[in-house]
Amino acid sequence: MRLPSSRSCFSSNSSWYNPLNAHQLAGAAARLKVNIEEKSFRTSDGGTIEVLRDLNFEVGENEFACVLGPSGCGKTTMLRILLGLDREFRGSVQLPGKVEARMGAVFQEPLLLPWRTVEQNVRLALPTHLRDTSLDQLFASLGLAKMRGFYPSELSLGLARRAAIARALAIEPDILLLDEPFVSLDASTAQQLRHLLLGVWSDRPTTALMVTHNLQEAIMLSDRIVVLSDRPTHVLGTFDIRLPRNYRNEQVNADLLRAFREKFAGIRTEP
Ligand SMILES: Nc1ncnc2c1ncn2[C@@H]1O[C@H](COP(=O)(O)OP(=O)(O)OP(=O)(O)O)[C@@H](O)[C@H]1O
Repeated sequence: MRLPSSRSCFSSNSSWYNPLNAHQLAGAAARLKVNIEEKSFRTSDGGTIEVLRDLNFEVGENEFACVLGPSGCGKTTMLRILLGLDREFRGSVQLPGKVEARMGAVFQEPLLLPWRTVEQNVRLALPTHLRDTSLDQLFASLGLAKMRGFYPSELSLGLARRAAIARALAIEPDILLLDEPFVSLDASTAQQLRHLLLGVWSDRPTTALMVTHNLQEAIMLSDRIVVLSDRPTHVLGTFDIRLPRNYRNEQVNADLLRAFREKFAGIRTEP
């Protein structure tokens, strides 16, 4: 996804409900920097609900970070801000990318156009300079080589999610944002998809930020886990995993899980 008129760095100092006051700053940035001072919503009874307050963290260039936080704490709200879909907040966000951040996004819903084939869905997202690029390697890596000509209605949810991952990565994004892309899948399909995602991401690493409720998933995928509080949401702490993924066997992952639970005692996670 390329955002209209988005820059690699933007800030919003607007009053909450006046996006016209928001302004953007241009700037080269290698890392993702999130400094959201405040994000609130109006409620139907005329009140306000403060969702994010002083939410500050960074993700290094080509790092894979997971965000873990309680239900309803504002993870999707944060992703919408990063995607530029919500400018009504106080604070600033700096995205990776030289001038304009190319953003790949994968949501829980694959959001494929039903009247287009898998390949057409992916090609539609490509920027001009990649229009004629070969997608053979990407489709092969994601196990979609034989499904390029399938329509979304012919795909299982797991295959549709693979197509959504292919679409997000085909654009060679400066940043990849994922919102619980493996929920509602059976355990083995979800695990297979995690491996596929890691495989394609490792072939061409990019800065990635994934929202999840699943601690084991976060430990498997991340370089860093950002742990969020209840609302108004801020960062409780981060858990850095400075270990190459090929060292992360069952025993190592169990040790990491224990270390995480020691550091964040009392935090509810799945599983
Ligand atoms: N457009 C909106 N108007 C009013 N309130 C909203 C709006 N969008 C989100 N909220 C509220 O903001 C809070 C955070 O929502 P959000 O979906 O970002 O949380 P989340 O952490 O992603 O939740 P979950 O873990 O359940 O997916 C919730 O209380 C939600 O009801």
